[in-house]
Amino acid sequence: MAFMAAGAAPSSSSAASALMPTRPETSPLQFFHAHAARRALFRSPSRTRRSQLVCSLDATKQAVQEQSPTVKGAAAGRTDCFGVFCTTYDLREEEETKSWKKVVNVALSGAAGMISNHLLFKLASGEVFGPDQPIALRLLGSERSFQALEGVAMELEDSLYPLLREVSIGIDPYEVFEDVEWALLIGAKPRGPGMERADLLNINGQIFAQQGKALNAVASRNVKVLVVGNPCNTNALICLKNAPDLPPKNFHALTRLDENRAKCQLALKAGVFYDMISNMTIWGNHSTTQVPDFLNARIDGKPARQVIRDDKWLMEEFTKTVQKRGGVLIQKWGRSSAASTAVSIGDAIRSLITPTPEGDWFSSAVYTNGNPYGIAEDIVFSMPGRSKGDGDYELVTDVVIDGFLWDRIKKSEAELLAEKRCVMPECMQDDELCEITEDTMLPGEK
Ligand SMILES: NC(=O)C1=CN([C@@H]2O[C@H](COP(=O)(O)OP(=O)(O)OC[C@H]3O[C@@H](n4cnc5c(N)ncnc54)[C@H](OP(=O)(O)O)[C@@H]3O)[C@@H](O)[C@H]2O)C=CC1
Ligand SMILES: O=C([O-])CC(=O)C(=O)O
Repeated sequence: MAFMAAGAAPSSSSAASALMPTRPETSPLQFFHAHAARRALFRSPSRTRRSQLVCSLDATKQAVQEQSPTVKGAAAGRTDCFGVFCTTYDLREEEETKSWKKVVNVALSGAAGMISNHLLFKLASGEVFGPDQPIALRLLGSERSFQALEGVAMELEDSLYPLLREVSIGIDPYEVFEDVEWALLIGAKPRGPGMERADLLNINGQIFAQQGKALNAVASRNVKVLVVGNPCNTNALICLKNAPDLPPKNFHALTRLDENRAKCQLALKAGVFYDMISNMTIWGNHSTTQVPDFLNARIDGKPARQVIRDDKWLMEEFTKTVQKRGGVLIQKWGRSSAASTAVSIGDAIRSLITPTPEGDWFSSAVYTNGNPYGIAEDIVFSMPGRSKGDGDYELVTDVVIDGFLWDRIKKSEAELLAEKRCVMPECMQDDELCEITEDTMLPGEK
């Protein structure tokens, strides 16, 4: 494994070129930035060292691949790479001596955004994938964010994380997603003033369709995809529909933040620390129709209702507080949850790569085909799952669903079916229109 580096600014092609639904014949640019080399260079004297240039535009990468691994780059007088970005080395020997796992390739879109700014440092530190798991980070941005991406990469470099073996930045998902084992799709257009919900769905639909196609073409065949950018359930559905060669089961939309918020509210009400709360399910859409399930939740191993003994609070206040937590936070902070979202992304990943504690489960919005609950097929719906720690999961069957819970589940299901009708008109029957009800809100919207 070698590090490759580059550093030219993007040229004039429009931002739209990064969002094209089909693969451009030549990618507008292709940058790979190397990180972590400096510290590594001084750790193992026996390591093979190489210094090499991989600067900027398309042809360069190919040219570099054809070059022998001897000193080039800075030594060759190029100015479009700098410092550690121009250095590369072979870490195989070091990996062997440290008994580290094989490097995991993780891509993030919206990598210059607020959530990523928290998440990247958790990933690089080993907090998410573990202290023996070296990581390569592939950052997807756009022409609009390219300079900011360089800044992010520089901060990662300056953090001297031993596990961070490679950082690359780019604006072409076909490049950035190549061989990735995890794709964290965070970037999405936020709703602007006066923008209809259906317009938002449409714009983001195009982004996630393109990214689905790119994943389908170049990602690892067992890539796990976690969609965070809103409206995340429907974006995940669009993404998986555009990736027919990948297992639909591997696509998730993030509802772990909602799960964490629900656990926090139950802990506060019960007067216990939140590690006492388990079996917390969020059903449905990551929107204000989501259903935080107090019927199956447990507090110190006992049913939450038995401990809290206040059904009115559970049915009304608890449910609303969780559904609208994101909006209240925006009112206070002036921006949406970023740090806690990043934490919850880490939690969601860890839930898939470590065995679920006996008897417990976690929530994730996943493809509904074959679900045991009777929820409509062919949507992405938050449900409870368990994992053996191998990246896969099974939906849990030992849940109780009463009339109250079922009614609410159906409401969230109806909302997701309506979203689907808007973004996939081919799924519409003659009498079905793309109509988004006023209930269809993101948690952060008023
Ligand atoms: N599921 C969940 O629990 C939660 C989801 N979210 C969602 O996560 C997403 C990211 O949030 P956050 O990081 O705070 O947002 P930021 O605004 O900080 O970053 C969003 C990124 O999205 C990218 N983007 C992609 N397409 C567009 C576009 N057409 N217009 C503008 N920006 C675009 C931008 O990067 P670039 O230019 O590089 O493409 C930008 O950096 C949002 O959709 C938010 O609603 C937030 C909290 C919780
Ligand atoms: O609406 C938003 O962008 C924020 C969001 O999803 C949340 O806080 O749950």
